[in-house]
Amino acid sequence: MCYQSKKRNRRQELPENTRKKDFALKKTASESRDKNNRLVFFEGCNLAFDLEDLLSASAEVLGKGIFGVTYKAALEDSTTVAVKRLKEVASAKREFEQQMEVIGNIRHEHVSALRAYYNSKNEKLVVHDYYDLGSVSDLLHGKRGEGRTPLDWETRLKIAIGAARGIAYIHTQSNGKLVHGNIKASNIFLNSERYGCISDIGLALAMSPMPPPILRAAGYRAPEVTDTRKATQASDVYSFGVFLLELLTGKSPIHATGSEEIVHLVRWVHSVVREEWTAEVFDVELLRYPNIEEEMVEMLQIAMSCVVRVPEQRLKMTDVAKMVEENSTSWQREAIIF
Ligand SMILES: Nc1ncnc2c1ncn2[C@@H]1O[C@H](COP(=O)(O)OP(=O)(O)OP(=O)(O)O)[C@@H](O)[C@H]1O
Repeated sequence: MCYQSKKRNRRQELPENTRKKDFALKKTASESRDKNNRLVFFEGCNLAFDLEDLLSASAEVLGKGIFGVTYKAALEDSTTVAVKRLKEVASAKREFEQQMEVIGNIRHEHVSALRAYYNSKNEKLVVHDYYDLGSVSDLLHGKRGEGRTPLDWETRLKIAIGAARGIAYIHTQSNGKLVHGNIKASNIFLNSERYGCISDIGLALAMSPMPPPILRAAGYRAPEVTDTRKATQASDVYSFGVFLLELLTGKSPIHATGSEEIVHLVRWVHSVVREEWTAEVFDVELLRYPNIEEEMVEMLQIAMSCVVRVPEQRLKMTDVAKMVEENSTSWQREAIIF
């Protein structure tokens, strides 16, 4: 861990149009006064800015989540990062910092690296790399209709493989006790090889409980989890199963039908496939690709084994990751043959 990486030539002049300052991340008076609070960077991260730079960067809101607001911050040295400003952290200062240390030291190709964090009484920030393709949620649900680039089967498989590997890896950390706690499509990105990459590890466990489940998150949450801080590895498996169903069906975990009825994806899939495995469940965008039905049905079965009601009956994430990979070899074989 290093407290501050050395600065590059960050004071260079920028063209007028890139210097727009929304100051969305502007510091509070107490942050200015408190000289002891510094951004904590993690080993191997070559970012070169300090808190002052970050808080005065040109920032744009990417979205508001359960635990705070995430900004895209463009620094003067042209580095772009994603900064999440956390609200209502429940853990004590030391506990929060210990959690950040565990997460910040994880380096895995399918886990988005936590680059830095900031922790003062009034302000808690976490800094990640910025993914300019957006999240898997954006890729799946954004810009439907005309002009949309469909998310092909190979990309969906690579997303599923990467996400499964990332979660399985997380579950081996902290003596096999680390839990993600908030697996969902908006927390999964594409790494440089276009495989899935998991972000926002462990935040749910550090935050205040969210008693009335917010619809967006509720669709991923295992039925036994009533308090976000009590998520387990088994509940992560459930959430991953919901995410797989989302990749297969193209539907959000909770969505409204034409008649405005709210539909829970797991229940919907159960009701459609109750009689027999039917092509009706799959995303229409996938129906154009030849010879993938068997793989899709197999993937659907893996997903259904992840979302069983009883946590003890769910698969372990390492087994899920193996199954997803074994079921995804056809395009890899084809890529080698042709
Ligand atoms: N590193 C990043 N790069 C690009 N976009 C990001 C990054 N981190 C988050 N986002 C996007 O910013 C938006 C807000 O993210 P945020 O994590 O705050 O909320 P969420 O994912 O919707 O919900 P939750 O609070 O449960 O994680 C989402 O659309 C998310 O995909």
